[in-house]
Amino acid sequence: MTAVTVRVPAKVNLQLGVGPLRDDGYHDLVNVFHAVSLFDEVTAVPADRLSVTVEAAPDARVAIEAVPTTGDNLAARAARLVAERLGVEPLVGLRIRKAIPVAGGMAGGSADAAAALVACARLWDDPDTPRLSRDDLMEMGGAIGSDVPFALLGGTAIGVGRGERLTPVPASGTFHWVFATADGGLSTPAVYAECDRLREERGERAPWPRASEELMAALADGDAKALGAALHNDLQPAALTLRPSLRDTLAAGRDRGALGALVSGSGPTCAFLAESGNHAADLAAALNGADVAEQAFAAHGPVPGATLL
Ligand SMILES: C[C@@](CO)(OP(=O)(O)O)[C@H](O)COP(=O)(O)OP(=O)(O)OC[C@H]1O[C@@H](n2ccc(N)nc2=O)[C@H](O)[C@@H]1O
Ligand SMILES: Nc1ncnc2c1ncn2[C@@H]1O[C@H](COP(=O)(O)OP(=O)(O)O)[C@@H](O)[C@H]1O
Repeated sequence: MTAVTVRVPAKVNLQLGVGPLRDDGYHDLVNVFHAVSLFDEVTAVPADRLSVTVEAAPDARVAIEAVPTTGDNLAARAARLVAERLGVEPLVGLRIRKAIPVAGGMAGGSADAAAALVACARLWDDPDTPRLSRDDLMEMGGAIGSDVPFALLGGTAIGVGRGERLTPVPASGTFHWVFATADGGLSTPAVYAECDRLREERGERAPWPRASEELMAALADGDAKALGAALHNDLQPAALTLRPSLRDTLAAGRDRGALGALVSGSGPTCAFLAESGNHAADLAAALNGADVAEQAFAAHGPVPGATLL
């Protein structure tokens, strides 16, 4: 085997219900993930040592300088985990081609970890009688990060626990989105901590999150208008406190006819639901002209999870 390339999607959270802080430092969630057509690619090549290189995909404005090329890279962690489980040395060069914003709330690092799990299993496992099943990869993904299993699965799915215990959600048709990236990322732990701080300041007790029935019905019906109205992110107030300029970004999308607008996960990327592919293209162009985002672009969902090319 010479080189293996895996393509892996970004996500947006259609509902992010954040429950109480657990003793292990994580929050119990109801996390409705939706995979969208913005992809990183990870190529794994046999090598005499583990190494990581990162490059930006053509036309992608991504802060690759903020991505570690050391063993801390989530893709490198994934490669070491696969090697450990198969009892081989992690002798692989990982080349990451990034289009997913870094620290943007679209789970780019988790995507790369998922891609590296699939690529390294393909390199090192026996294709005829694999020792690592799909469930093994999902479990290993959950050990790397809460969002990694979803990047393997793709589609639309609800995650509970830390967000790693997944059940696919039935969804009809295709939804059209616009994503507006920001200059500079937001740290996921800092946004969760700010969410806790705001709740404490307001005397709010963290609710036990429940999946939104309106959201599930909108997905099943393929009803974009109803989906737009049902989008919800409990981390949004925290992201807006840490990055007040996102209020203008969200307002600009709503003013230009978005069916729904929210911060994606821990942010700072903002997501807008459009009526159609044409509406998404127009909305992206309008946001690019409005000086409220680093870059706005259209994408659609749902799309499959990590896929061998
Ligand atoms: C917020 C979300 C929404 O999907 O993603 P992003 O928007 O950042 O991509 C996720 O919950 C992020 O998942 P992920 O980025 O995999 O986080 P992890 O590495 O597992 O955890 C990083 C840190 O986030 C916080 N964390 C994460 C998950 C969770 N259920 N509760 C938490 O409090 C903890 O402080 C943890 O130490
Ligand atoms: N392959 C990777 N791609 C991006 N970031 C990575 C990667 N590996 C480790 N990281 C680290 O993880 C942090 C969060 O990355 P990312 O997954 O892009 O953000 P988010 O959690 O907001 O979706 C980055 O700031 C970076 O330091």
